[in-house]
Amino acid sequence: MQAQGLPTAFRGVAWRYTRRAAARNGRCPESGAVRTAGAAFKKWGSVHPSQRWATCTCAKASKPVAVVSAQEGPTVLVAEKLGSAGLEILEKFAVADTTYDLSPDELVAKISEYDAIIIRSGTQVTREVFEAANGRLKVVGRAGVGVDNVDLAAATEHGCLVVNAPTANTVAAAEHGIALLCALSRNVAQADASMKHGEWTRSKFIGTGIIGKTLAVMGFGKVGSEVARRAQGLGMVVIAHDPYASEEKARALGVKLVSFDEAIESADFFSLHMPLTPSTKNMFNDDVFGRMKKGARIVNVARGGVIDDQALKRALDDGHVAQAALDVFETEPPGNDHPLVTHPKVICTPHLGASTSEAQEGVAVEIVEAVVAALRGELVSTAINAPMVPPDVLVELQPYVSLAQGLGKAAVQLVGDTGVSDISICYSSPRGDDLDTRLLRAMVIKGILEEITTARVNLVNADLLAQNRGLRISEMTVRSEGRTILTSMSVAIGTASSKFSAAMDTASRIYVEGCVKDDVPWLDKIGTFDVDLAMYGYVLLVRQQDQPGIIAACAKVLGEANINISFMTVSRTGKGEDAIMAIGLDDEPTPEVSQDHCCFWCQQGRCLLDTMCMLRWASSSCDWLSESMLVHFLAY
Ligand SMILES: NC(=O)C1=CN([C@@H]2O[C@H](COP(=O)(O)OP(=O)(O)OC[C@H]3O[C@@H](n4cnc5c(N)ncnc54)[C@H](O)[C@@H]3O)[C@@H](O)[C@H]2O)C=CC1
Ligand SMILES: O=C(O)C(=O)COP(=O)(O)O
Repeated sequence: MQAQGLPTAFRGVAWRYTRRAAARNGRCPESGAVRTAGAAFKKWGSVHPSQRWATCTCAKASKPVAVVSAQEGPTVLVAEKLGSAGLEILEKFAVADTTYDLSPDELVAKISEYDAIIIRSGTQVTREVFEAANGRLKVVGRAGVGVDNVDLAAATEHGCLVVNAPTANTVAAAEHGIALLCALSRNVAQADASMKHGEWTRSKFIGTGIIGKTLAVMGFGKVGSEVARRAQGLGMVVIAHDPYASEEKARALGVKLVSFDEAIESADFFSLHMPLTPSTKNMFNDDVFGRMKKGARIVNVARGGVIDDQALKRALDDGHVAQAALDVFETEPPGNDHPLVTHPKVICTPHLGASTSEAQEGVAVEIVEAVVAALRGELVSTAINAPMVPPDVLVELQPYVSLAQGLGKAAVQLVGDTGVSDISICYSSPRGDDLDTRLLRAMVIKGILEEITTARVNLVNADLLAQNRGLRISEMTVRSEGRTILTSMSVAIGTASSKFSAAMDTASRIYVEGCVKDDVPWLDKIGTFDVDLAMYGYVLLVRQQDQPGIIAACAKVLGEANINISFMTVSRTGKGEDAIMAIGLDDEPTPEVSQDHCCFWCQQGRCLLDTMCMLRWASSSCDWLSESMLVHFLAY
């Protein structure tokens, strides 16, 4: 459809969509003119979505025209300044609102209008924000590394995915650390300030050399190891402390990994690069400063909270610590009268570690790609609060995702009225123990919890919700032969009773087993009975004594209720012995029909009501499969 041929008034979705598409494709919605460099289109991201305008220099578009409504697609609040390369990608996919620097109250008031929010370190995404989102907020994208400004527990409880951009600002942060180290040791900032006050006092700013000095890199991750590399280039002896770092990596970089105590007691300079967590909070305190060599110098480009500010002030005042360089503060901005900002032995920068144009363009693209992928339903490898599944593993596992969820759903629907406790999941895979099961486990839990809780269950919060409900989940992988990554999978639930007695296995657990056939999740076993049915729509399970006439009689009851049978499988332990029927139905029988069933079976001399059970899956598992995954997980 061409934009030119359409009316100028807004008369419906098709029109709005066409105008938006035209505009996004660089065409004027009025004239159809292709946007060229310098054409007078306003950037979509620069105004609130409800007031979005596009103007073209053509006469037809001389008055601004609204082109989108916030309801039409994913809406993303870009809450802090984001590199233009990222914004351009975002605007191709979503309605981006670049209302920067909202106050906490303004953010709480607006957040329910957005599917995602992109932030840097200046926005606090608190529990209150998640609560105010009313379930709409699906993704928080942190354009950078540290997520200490996001309440991760609240995000997880609200089923909101948090993703970050962990790599694009690493070098910038490391370079800033080195810049501060050099500036600190040579009094660059103080000397510059004095000259700007008209002084020329060379003797006041005698520095300290760094060559041959020992630098302790505290936190030997991405930034820490880049700092180590650069410090070695400056002739420093680099040691590192990181309880979780690999010896091999340190050895490869020529860095000695040491204990916390050894680092504290032997270094001349410290460069801090650990995340702020409950265990690193105030890690540098009176005791630690007291154990440092007299005259130690500290650079902090990590997070303000890892240093106890008052303790550092005391150590600087008594001269035990010679100098500090701080890029980060416990509360930002720290305020003009902050005792460390005003301290003569301290140099400060306003959280500039990631602030190079290269890093900002990099994190913008990195985070937008992650947020767009999450909103599109793809799993994101930088997810903070969901199982991180590498893309190649994801592609392999995708066909089994609905199998896992379907088995969870089936098993829990078979539980009687005594509740669920232990859940055992068994995977048969040629990979054996190398199979990455996190995604499949989450999907089993999702399948189970969706049936028994009103909580919104998704990939992000499935484990947490299971834990909160006291479910004990155990997993086992057995090596199998086969060409697919997963040959079969089973879910067993420990419970005192089942609605369908035939669903119990020899260990008195509800047991279901399945596989994937032609991309469709398939149920192979219920209890000890072999079955053969797609996990799709409605299935009536009936237990019976193998005898003539049962199938026809059952079909008659359903036929009289106008319920079409889509398939039927029968499984028996032997001629005339225990048997089960699995009858696929196009519609769900009403409770009255179930009652009729009861009467029917009673008329046959046996009431088998307690051995009948309905299983329900999604209306079409194939549709489900064609949906991209997170969209489904995140669709409340
Ligand atoms: N000032 C700025 O603008 C920037 C600051 N950062 C901050 O720098 C820090 C490091 O970032 P990355 O290197 O990208 O993260 P990373 O996750 O790659 O490295 C952090 C390292 O700290 C280690 N660690 C955890 N607990 C520790 C402890 N108790 N003691 C010692 N080490 C511990 C971890 O094992 C990990 O190796 C983060 O706090 C991040 O927020 C990062 C980029 C820019
Ligand atoms: O990436 C990080 O952890 C940072 O501290 C960078 O923060 P910023 O994005 O510059 O506010």
